[in-house]
Amino acid sequence: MSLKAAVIIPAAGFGTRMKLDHPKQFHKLAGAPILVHTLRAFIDHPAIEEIVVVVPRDQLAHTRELFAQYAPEAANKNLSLVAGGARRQDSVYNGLKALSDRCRVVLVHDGARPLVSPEVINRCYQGAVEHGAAIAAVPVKDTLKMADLDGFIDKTVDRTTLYQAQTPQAAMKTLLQQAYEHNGDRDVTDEASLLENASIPVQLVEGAETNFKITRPEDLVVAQRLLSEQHIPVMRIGHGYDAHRLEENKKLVLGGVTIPHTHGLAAHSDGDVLTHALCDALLGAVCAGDIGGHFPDTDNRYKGIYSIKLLEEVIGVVLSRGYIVANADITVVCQAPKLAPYLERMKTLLAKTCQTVPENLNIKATTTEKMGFEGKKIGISCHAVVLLQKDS
Ligand SMILES: Nc1ccn([C@@H]2O[C@H](COP(=O)(O)OP(=O)(O)OP(=O)(O)O)[C@@H](O)[C@H]2O)c(=O)n1
Ligand SMILES: C[C@](O)(CO)[C@H](O)COP(=O)(O)O
Repeated sequence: MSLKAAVIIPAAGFGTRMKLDHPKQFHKLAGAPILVHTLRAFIDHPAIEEIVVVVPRDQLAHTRELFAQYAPEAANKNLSLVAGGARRQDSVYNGLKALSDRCRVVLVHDGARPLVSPEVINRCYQGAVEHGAAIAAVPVKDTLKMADLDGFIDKTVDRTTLYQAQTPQAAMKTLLQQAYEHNGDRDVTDEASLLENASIPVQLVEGAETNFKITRPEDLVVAQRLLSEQHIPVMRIGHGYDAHRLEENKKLVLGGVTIPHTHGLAAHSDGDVLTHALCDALLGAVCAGDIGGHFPDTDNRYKGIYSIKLLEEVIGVVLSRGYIVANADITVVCQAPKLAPYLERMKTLLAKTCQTVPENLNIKATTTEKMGFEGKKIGISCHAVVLLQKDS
């Protein structure tokens, strides 16, 4: 049976046991924040139609930026971000209230468990569809001791019926809502406890040892290794080159920024060689031809066009193929004017257009010591190299 399923990802905790200076779910491991790895596991899952991520209120804008940068494919899923509460159960409740009416099955999965596999997600989803509620769990594997307050063993506990609860914890939405109402304000640490308190049966399904919750500093080491093995990115490189002739009494635009000068660049568009070289490098990296092919100079729609608009379309092609910009290195060859005062503004604008952060872009300017057409101020040229990446 296929029912509409949603996942709530609580990620509004402080991570006090992790002892970092920021919440652990935003800590970067294997090239992306932990929360992004967790999100990707659900974006990629065919049963999940809706995703609600719960983060601290003061991290909402930052999280939106992170998702745009590291998981642009999330835009194609029904994704919303909501503010969390004081306890995990409050955060999950805020997520529950944000779900659409279409959702019938809810999975709740800790933002701090990035190593969840599709098989574990499937088992929880199927368990909830068949039995009303199901959670991932693993049998306790060590001998269990009960100790007195002085740290001496009181007795050995029979572990044959003992399990460690993991997430996802899945339930029919109506049952989880009912369990919340029944529970009132009592403290619980997971959804299964809520359901148990309301006498709603919960099936245990097989979790995985690798589906651990990143909780203490030592967990980061293991998670880093496992995530790196799982996410060997596919990298693609592209190179772009462009050159335009300088003409008197024209506006000079480079990297989308207007630069005061006696001359500007002659072209069908605004003549922004820097943005054109970047566009060509991006198109080259995904084997999608060049800007001449995409925006022919015989087409009047592109007459005098601000080239940042072209870059917006080009980056759309790149993102639609699942790639993001890992980094770009751009060299403008220009005798005059001096470009140094404008490079930061160019970087900020280009990074925003490329849906990445300025730290991933490097723009440098060089003269040619008065040699060649650039040195003689006949024209300006630009080289760009980009590296794109996507998860394998
Ligand atoms: N008020 C809270 C507390 C926790 N969580 C989330 O619930 C998951 C499991 O909680 P835990 O790992 O215990 O996270 P923290 O509360 O952040 O850690 P600690 O207990 O060490 O502070 C995490 O993804 C965490 O961000 C939440 O959404 N809202
Ligand atoms: C939901 C949970 O991850 C199941 O193991 C856990 O209960 C939440 O974490 P906490 O550290 O116990 O609050």
